[in-house]
Amino acid sequence: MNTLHRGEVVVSHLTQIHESNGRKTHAIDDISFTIPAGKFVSVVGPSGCGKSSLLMMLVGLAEQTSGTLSVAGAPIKGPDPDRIGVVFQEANLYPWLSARKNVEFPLMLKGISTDKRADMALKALELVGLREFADRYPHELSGGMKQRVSIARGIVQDPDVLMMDEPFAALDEQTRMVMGDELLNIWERTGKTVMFVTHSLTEAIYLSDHVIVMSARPGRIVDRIDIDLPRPRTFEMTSSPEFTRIRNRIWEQIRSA
Ligand SMILES: Nc1ncnc2c1ncn2[C@@H]1O[C@H](COP(=O)(O)OP(=O)(O)OP(=O)(O)O)[C@@H](O)[C@H]1O
Repeated sequence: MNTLHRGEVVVSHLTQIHESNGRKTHAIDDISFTIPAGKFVSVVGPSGCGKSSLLMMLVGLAEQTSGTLSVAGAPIKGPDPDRIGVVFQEANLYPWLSARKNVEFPLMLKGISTDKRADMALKALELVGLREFADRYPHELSGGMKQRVSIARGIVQDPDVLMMDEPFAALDEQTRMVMGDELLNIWERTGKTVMFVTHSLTEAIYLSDHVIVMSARPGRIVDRIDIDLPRPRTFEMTSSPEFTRIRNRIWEQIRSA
Protein backbone atom coordinates (compact mmCIF):
# COMPACT_ATOMS: atom_id res chain seq x y z
CA MET A 1 0.00 0.00 0.00
CA ASN A 2 1.24 3.46 -0.85
CA THR A 3 0.99 5.37 2.42
CA LEU A 4 0.92 8.70 0.56
CA HIS A 5 -2.53 7.76 -0.77
CA ARG A 6 -3.99 6.06 2.29
CA GLY A 7 -7.72 6.09 1.98
CA GLU A 8 -7.90 7.67 -1.47
CA VAL A 9 -10.20 6.04 -4.03
CA VAL A 10 -9.47 6.66 -7.72
CA VAL A 11 -11.77 5.37 -10.46
CA SER A 12 -10.64 6.06 -14.01
CA HIS A 13 -12.60 5.43 -17.22
CA LEU A 14 -14.33 2.46 -15.69
CA THR A 15 -16.63 0.38 -17.89
CA GLN A 16 -18.36 -2.87 -17.02
CA ILE A 17 -20.32 -5.11 -19.34
CA HIS A 18 -21.85 -8.16 -17.63
CA GLU A 19 -22.09 -11.33 -19.66
CA SER A 20 -24.38 -14.14 -18.63
CA ASN A 21 -26.08 -16.82 -20.73
CA GLY A 22 -24.72 -15.18 -23.86
CA ARG A 23 -26.42 -11.86 -23.04
CA LYS A 24 -24.48 -8.68 -22.50
CA THR A 25 -25.60 -5.98 -20.07
CA HIS A 26 -23.79 -2.68 -20.24
CA ALA A 27 -23.85 -1.71 -16.56
CA ILE A 28 -21.24 1.05 -16.23
CA ASP A 29 -19.99 3.37 -18.94
CA ASP A 30 -16.73 5.30 -18.66
CA ILE A 31 -16.98 6.48 -15.06
CA SER A 32 -14.19 8.51 -13.47
CA PHE A 33 -14.03 10.06 -10.01
CA THR A 34 -11.70 10.49 -7.06
CA ILE A 35 -12.63 10.32 -3.40
CA PRO A 36 -10.00 12.11 -1.33
CA ALA A 37 -8.90 10.31 1.84
CA GLY A 38 -11.25 10.71 4.76
CA LYS A 39 -14.23 12.02 2.79
CA PHE A 40 -17.77 10.68 2.95
CA VAL A 41 -19.18 10.25 -0.55
CA SER A 42 -22.58 8.86 -1.54
CA VAL A 43 -23.59 7.41 -4.88
CA VAL A 44 -27.24 7.73 -5.97
CA GLY A 45 -29.02 6.94 -9.21
CA PRO A 46 -32.06 5.20 -10.65
CA SER A 47 -32.67 1.54 -9.88
CA GLY A 48 -30.48 -0.70 -12.04
CA CYS A 49 -28.05 2.07 -13.02
CA GLY A 50 -25.02 0.11 -11.85
CA LYS A 51 -24.41 1.37 -8.30
CA SER A 52 -23.91 -2.11 -6.85
CA SER A 53 -21.86 -3.16 -9.88
CA LEU A 54 -19.53 -0.23 -9.16
CA LEU A 55 -19.23 -1.15 -5.50
CA MET A 56 -18.63 -4.84 -6.26
CA MET A 57 -15.64 -3.88 -8.41
CA LEU A 58 -14.32 -1.51 -5.75
CA VAL A 59 -14.39 -4.26 -3.11
CA GLY A 60 -12.71 -6.76 -5.43
CA LEU A 61 -15.71 -9.05 -5.91
CA ALA A 62 -16.18 -8.31 -9.62
CA GLU A 63 -13.93 -7.35 -12.51
CA GLN A 64 -14.20 -4.36 -14.79
CA THR A 65 -14.31 -4.69 -18.56
CA SER A 66 -11.98 -1.71 -18.94
CA GLY A 67 -10.61 1.19 -16.94
CA THR A 68 -8.74 1.24 -13.66
CA LEU A 69 -9.60 1.29 -9.96
CA SER A 70 -7.23 2.09 -7.18
CA VAL A 71 -7.80 2.22 -3.46
CA ALA A 72 -5.19 3.49 -1.05
CA GLY A 73 -2.66 3.85 -3.86
CA ALA A 74 -2.84 0.30 -5.22
CA PRO A 75 -5.00 -1.48 -7.80
CA ILE A 76 -7.72 -3.86 -6.64
CA LYS A 77 -6.99 -7.51 -7.35
CA GLY A 78 -9.56 -9.17 -5.11
CA PRO A 79 -11.19 -8.74 -1.69
CA ASP A 80 -8.75 -7.10 0.72
CA PRO A 81 -10.48 -6.41 4.07
CA ASP A 82 -7.28 -4.93 5.54
CA ARG A 83 -7.61 -2.14 3.00
CA ILE A 84 -11.32 -2.01 2.19
CA GLY A 85 -14.13 -2.89 4.60
CA VAL A 86 -17.54 -3.69 3.18
CA VAL A 87 -21.08 -3.60 4.56
CA PHE A 88 -24.05 -4.85 2.54
CA GLN A 89 -27.80 -4.31 2.84
CA GLU A 90 -28.29 -7.58 4.71
CA ALA A 91 -26.18 -8.01 7.83
CA ASN A 92 -25.45 -11.62 6.77
CA LEU A 93 -24.47 -12.77 10.24
CA TYR A 94 -23.91 -16.44 11.08
CA PRO A 95 -26.88 -17.30 13.34
CA TRP A 96 -24.93 -19.87 15.34
CA LEU A 97 -22.17 -17.41 16.28
CA SER A 98 -22.34 -14.65 18.90
CA ALA A 99 -21.91 -11.01 17.85
CA ARG A 100 -18.25 -11.17 18.88
CA LYS A 101 -17.59 -14.41 17.01
CA ASN A 102 -19.25 -12.97 13.91
CA VAL A 103 -16.92 -9.98 14.05
CA GLU A 104 -13.96 -12.28 14.70
CA PHE A 105 -14.78 -14.50 11.74
CA PRO A 106 -12.60 -12.74 9.10
CA LEU A 107 -9.76 -12.60 11.65
CA MET A 108 -10.04 -16.34 12.25
CA LEU A 109 -9.75 -16.94 8.50
CA LYS A 110 -6.53 -14.92 8.59
CA GLY A 111 -5.14 -17.09 11.40
CA ILE A 112 -4.97 -14.31 13.98
CA SER A 113 -4.55 -15.68 17.51
CA THR A 114 -7.62 -16.25 19.71
CA ASP A 115 -6.72 -13.55 22.24
CA LYS A 116 -5.82 -10.95 19.66
CA ARG A 117 -8.96 -11.48 17.61
CA ALA A 118 -11.19 -11.30 20.70
CA ASP A 119 -9.52 -8.02 21.59
CA MET A 120 -9.93 -6.61 18.08
CA ALA A 121 -13.57 -7.70 17.87
CA LEU A 122 -14.43 -6.15 21.23
CA LYS A 123 -12.82 -2.86 20.18
CA ALA A 124 -14.86 -2.84 16.96
CA LEU A 125 -18.05 -3.67 18.89
CA GLU A 126 -17.26 -0.87 21.30
CA LEU A 127 -16.98 1.54 18.39
CA VAL A 128 -20.50 0.65 17.24
CA GLY A 129 -21.84 0.78 20.82
CA LEU A 130 -22.42 -2.96 21.20
CA ARG A 131 -19.70 -4.14 23.56
CA GLU A 132 -22.27 -5.16 26.14
CA PHE A 133 -24.00 -7.31 23.54
CA ALA A 134 -20.85 -9.14 22.42
CA ASP A 135 -22.11 -12.52 23.63
CA ARG A 136 -25.60 -12.21 22.20
CA TYR A 137 -26.65 -14.23 19.16
CA PRO A 138 -28.15 -12.60 16.05
CA HIS A 139 -31.71 -13.70 16.95
CA GLU A 140 -31.35 -11.73 20.21
CA LEU A 141 -30.49 -8.50 18.36
CA SER A 142 -32.71 -5.92 16.61
CA GLY A 143 -32.28 -5.18 12.89
CA GLY A 144 -30.27 -2.04 13.68
CA MET A 145 -28.04 -3.92 16.12
CA LYS A 146 -27.37 -6.65 13.55
CA GLN A 147 -26.35 -4.03 11.05
CA ARG A 148 -24.06 -2.48 13.66
CA VAL A 149 -22.40 -5.89 14.12
CA SER A 150 -21.96 -6.00 10.36
CA ILE A 151 -20.31 -2.55 10.45
CA ALA A 152 -18.04 -3.76 13.27
CA ARG A 153 -17.05 -6.75 11.12
CA GLY A 154 -16.38 -4.37 8.20
CA ILE A 155 -13.99 -2.21 10.22
CA VAL A 156 -12.43 -4.80 12.53
CA GLN A 157 -9.28 -4.95 10.39
CA ASP A 158 -9.07 -1.16 10.50
CA PRO A 159 -9.24 -0.56 6.73
CA ASP A 160 -8.72 2.97 5.47
CA VAL A 161 -11.81 2.71 3.29
CA LEU A 162 -15.33 1.51 4.05
CA MET A 163 -17.68 0.65 1.18
CA MET A 164 -21.36 0.41 2.03
CA ASP A 165 -24.14 -0.85 -0.26
CA GLU A 166 -27.57 0.29 1.00
CA PRO A 167 -26.61 -0.66 4.56
CA PHE A 168 -29.74 0.78 6.17
CA ALA A 169 -32.31 -0.02 3.47
CA ALA A 170 -33.92 -2.84 5.42
CA LEU A 171 -34.40 -0.74 8.57
CA ASP A 172 -37.41 1.34 9.59
CA GLU A 173 -37.13 5.11 9.05
CA GLN A 174 -36.47 5.98 12.67
CA THR A 175 -33.72 3.37 13.11
CA ARG A 176 -32.29 4.45 9.79
CA MET A 177 -31.88 8.05 10.97
CA VAL A 178 -30.27 6.91 14.22
CA MET A 179 -27.92 4.60 12.33
CA GLY A 180 -26.97 7.47 10.02
CA ASP A 181 -25.94 9.56 13.02
CA GLU A 182 -24.02 6.63 14.50
CA LEU A 183 -22.22 6.05 11.23
CA LEU A 184 -21.21 9.73 11.12
CA ASN A 185 -19.96 9.39 14.65
CA ILE A 186 -17.81 6.38 13.74
CA TRP A 187 -16.60 8.12 10.59
CA GLU A 188 -15.60 11.24 12.52
CA ARG A 189 -13.77 9.20 15.16
CA THR A 190 -11.90 6.92 12.75
CA GLY A 191 -11.21 9.23 9.78
CA LYS A 192 -12.01 6.48 7.27
CA THR A 193 -12.99 7.21 3.69
CA VAL A 194 -16.61 6.11 3.17
CA MET A 195 -18.36 5.35 -0.11
CA PHE A 196 -22.05 4.89 0.53
CA VAL A 197 -24.55 3.60 -2.05
CA THR A 198 -28.16 4.53 -1.32
CA HIS A 199 -31.59 5.04 -2.90
CA SER A 200 -32.43 7.71 -0.34
CA LEU A 201 -31.62 11.22 -1.51
CA THR A 202 -32.19 12.57 2.01
CA GLU A 203 -29.77 10.03 3.47
CA ALA A 204 -27.16 10.80 0.81
CA ILE A 205 -27.30 14.57 1.41
CA TYR A 206 -27.53 14.26 5.19
CA LEU A 207 -24.45 12.05 5.49
CA SER A 208 -22.12 13.18 2.75
CA ASP A 209 -19.41 15.66 1.85
CA HIS A 210 -20.11 14.96 -1.78
CA VAL A 211 -22.84 13.19 -3.77
CA ILE A 212 -22.24 11.45 -7.12
CA VAL A 213 -25.38 11.14 -9.26
CA MET A 214 -25.54 8.39 -11.88
CA SER A 215 -27.72 8.16 -14.98
CA ALA A 216 -29.94 5.22 -15.90
CA ARG A 217 -28.10 2.18 -17.29
CA PRO A 218 -25.49 2.19 -18.60
CA GLY A 219 -24.49 4.18 -15.56
CA ARG A 220 -22.62 7.40 -16.23
CA ILE A 221 -21.97 10.27 -13.86
CA VAL A 222 -24.44 13.07 -14.56
CA ASP A 223 -23.81 15.30 -11.55
CA ARG A 224 -21.38 15.77 -8.68
CA ILE A 225 -22.47 17.92 -5.79
CA ASP A 226 -20.47 19.23 -2.85
CA ILE A 227 -22.64 19.29 0.27
CA ASP A 228 -21.55 22.37 2.14
CA LEU A 229 -24.00 22.02 5.03
CA PRO A 230 -22.19 22.46 8.34
CA ARG A 231 -21.40 19.48 10.58
CA PRO A 232 -22.70 18.12 12.84
CA ARG A 233 -25.71 17.57 10.62
CA THR A 234 -29.08 17.89 12.33
CA PHE A 235 -32.55 16.58 11.56
CA GLU A 236 -33.79 20.20 11.22
CA MET A 237 -31.37 20.73 8.33
CA THR A 238 -33.29 18.19 6.25
CA SER A 239 -36.09 20.72 5.82
CA SER A 240 -33.85 23.76 5.26
CA PRO A 241 -34.00 25.63 1.91
CA GLU A 242 -30.43 24.58 1.05
CA PHE A 243 -31.17 20.90 1.71
CA THR A 244 -34.37 21.09 -0.32
CA ARG A 245 -32.55 22.83 -3.18
CA ILE A 246 -29.96 20.04 -3.35
CA ARG A 247 -32.59 17.29 -3.10
CA ASN A 248 -34.60 18.88 -5.93
CA ARG A 249 -31.47 19.19 -8.06
CA ILE A 250 -30.65 15.49 -7.62
CA TRP A 251 -34.26 14.43 -8.18
CA GLU A 252 -34.39 16.39 -11.47
CA GLN A 253 -31.25 14.56 -12.63
CA ILE A 254 -32.62 11.15 -11.67
CA ARG A 255 -36.08 11.78 -13.11
CA SER A 256 -34.71 12.82 -16.47
CA ALA A 257 -31.93 10.18 -16.48
N1 LIG B 1 -23.68 -10.51 -12.30
C1 LIG B 1 -24.46 -9.95 -13.21
N2 LIG B 1 -24.69 -10.56 -14.40
C2 LIG B 1 -25.46 -9.98 -15.34
N3 LIG B 1 -26.05 -8.78 -15.20
C3 LIG B 1 -25.86 -8.13 -14.04
C4 LIG B 1 -25.07 -8.68 -12.98
N4 LIG B 1 -25.06 -7.81 -11.95
C5 LIG B 1 -25.82 -6.76 -12.33
N5 LIG B 1 -26.30 -6.96 -13.58
C6 LIG B 1 -27.12 -6.01 -14.36
O1 LIG B 1 -26.39 -4.77 -14.39
C7 LIG B 1 -27.29 -3.68 -14.26
C8 LIG B 1 -26.88 -2.84 -13.06
O2 LIG B 1 -27.19 -3.58 -11.86
P1 LIG B 1 -26.81 -3.04 -10.41
O3 LIG B 1 -27.28 -4.06 -9.43
O4 LIG B 1 -25.37 -2.68 -10.38
O5 LIG B 1 -27.69 -1.71 -10.31
P2 LIG B 1 -28.09 -0.85 -9.04
O6 LIG B 1 -27.99 0.58 -9.46
O7 LIG B 1 -27.28 -1.24 -7.85
O8 LIG B 1 -29.60 -1.29 -8.86
P3 LIG B 1 -30.58 -1.07 -7.60
O9 LIG B 1 -30.60 0.40 -7.34
O10 LIG B 1 -31.90 -1.56 -8.11
O11 LIG B 1 -30.03 -1.86 -6.47
C9 LIG B 1 -28.69 -4.27 -14.14
O12 LIG B 1 -29.28 -4.24 -15.42
C10 LIG B 1 -28.44 -5.70 -13.69
O13 LIG B 1 -29.47 -6.56 -14.16
